Amino acid sequence: MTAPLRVALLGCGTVGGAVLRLVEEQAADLTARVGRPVEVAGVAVRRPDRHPEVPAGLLTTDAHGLVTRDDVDLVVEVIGGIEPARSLIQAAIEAGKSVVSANKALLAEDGVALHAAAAKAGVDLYYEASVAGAIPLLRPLRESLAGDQIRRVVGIVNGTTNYILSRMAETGAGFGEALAEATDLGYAEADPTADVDGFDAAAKAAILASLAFHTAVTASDVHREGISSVTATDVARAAEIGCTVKLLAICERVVGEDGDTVAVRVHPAMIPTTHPLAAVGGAFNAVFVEAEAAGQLMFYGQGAGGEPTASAVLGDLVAVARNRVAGAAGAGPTAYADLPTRPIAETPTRYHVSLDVADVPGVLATVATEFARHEVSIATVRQDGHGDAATLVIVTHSAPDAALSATVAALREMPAVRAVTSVLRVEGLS
Ligand SMILES: NC(=O)C1=CN([C@@H]2O[C@H](COP(=O)(O)OP(=O)(O)OC[C@H]3O[C@@H](n4cnc5c(N)ncnc54)[C@H](O)[C@@H]3O)[C@@H](O)[C@H]2O)C=CC1
Ligand SMILES: N[C@@H](CC=O)C(=O)O
Ligand code: NA
Repeated sequence: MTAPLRVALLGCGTVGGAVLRLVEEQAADLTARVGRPVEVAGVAVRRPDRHPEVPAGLLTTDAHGLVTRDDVDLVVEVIGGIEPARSLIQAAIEAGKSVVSANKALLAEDGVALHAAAAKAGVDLYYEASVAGAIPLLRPLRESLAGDQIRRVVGIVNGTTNYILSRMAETGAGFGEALAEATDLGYAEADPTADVDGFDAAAKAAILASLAFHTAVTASDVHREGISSVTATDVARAAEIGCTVKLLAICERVVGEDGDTVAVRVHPAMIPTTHPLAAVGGAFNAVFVEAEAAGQLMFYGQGAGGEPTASAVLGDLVAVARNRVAGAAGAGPTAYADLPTRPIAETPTRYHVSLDVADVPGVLATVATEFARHEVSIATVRQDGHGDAATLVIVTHSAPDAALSATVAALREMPAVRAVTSVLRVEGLS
């Protein structure tokens, strides 16, 4: 019998538990697909007493000892967070083990250094599960589209916030209630503010932009806004104009006379209910990729949850195991384009602004003048109500984000404006 490839599993939570189960259940198929048996050599956890489902002989609290063991060939990191995940992956790579990770926070911060270490050691570093869960997306970008020029990657990449926004829009559920459900279902990060405040989506956007545009983008290069300030009023206002609210990740390669730049942003936006992303509900994710030769591609599927994420981990595990059997390592991503980041202030977007105003003669003209003063063109204006209860709903044309945010700041100071009740970007309107 051929000697097995032995796997160290780091972390046994939502994803790790599903990985362990699937590796055991699919042992025969994995052996046939890889060409050698794949078996778990050990499972590193913090509290062994909390894992009665794992054979006691596999459990250890010494994760570093496990990844550097001579009888370990491959390491699966599903602990999450920066440390100790980073040190453990570095130690594994230096010890000659190929690594599979689901850790977007770490890859978005330290991907370049980790890839350099993997290339130096001649091992693989794969992380399909880190972006859009089960959806095959990173390897298509890294491999299938390696001969094309990608211009834009846009999508919904956080299951938790999509679940919350879907529940708010469809059932009128409260924010807290929907978040608790997403956490119970295993979608949320250990600290769900990573989801709600857009950190998780920003990390994923950085990984997508890096692979799509062959440049190093870290999470700190991404303009990030979460959904904690999205109110029931925003959701209702969106519905009034035939839109729904989604947290979008938008990665663009911008062609400029002085050279190309990348613009990467994560923020909630109103999109028309006819837009394909509007139909993406619950913890599902969907990502559009626009490439010069390929045109538009859409990737859709389960973006979070133990089993869907474990599917992507196992796909990577088979890939790195096959490479190991072949005595090779796959080519890592390139960052040769070395593109600067365009700040959000210069990025053109559209805004939807809702104002409570005093319904007196001239108020509309005063408000319109403020938009004109900042060179922001108005696409539509609607007035609802009269007297003290008057509301103005304005949708702008595209303008640099700095001009739009300066306009809103000025509106907040105007005596005729009692309150700015809703400000959201709008995407996908013609
Ligand atoms: N849950 C999901 O839907 C998805 C999760 N991911 C990523 O997968 C990774 C794991 O996520 P989950 O399984 O959801 O988290 P989790 O919190 O359910 O599991 C993490 C496990 O790691 C353990 N752990 C923490 N520090 C450790 C240490 N020093 N040594 C050993 N074990 C340690 C924790 O006790 C916990 O059991 C994260 O990077 C997450 O971002 C990626 C895609 C989807
Ligand atoms: N917390 C993440 C899990 C998957 O990446 C999400 O909700 O999308
Ligand atoms: Na994926």
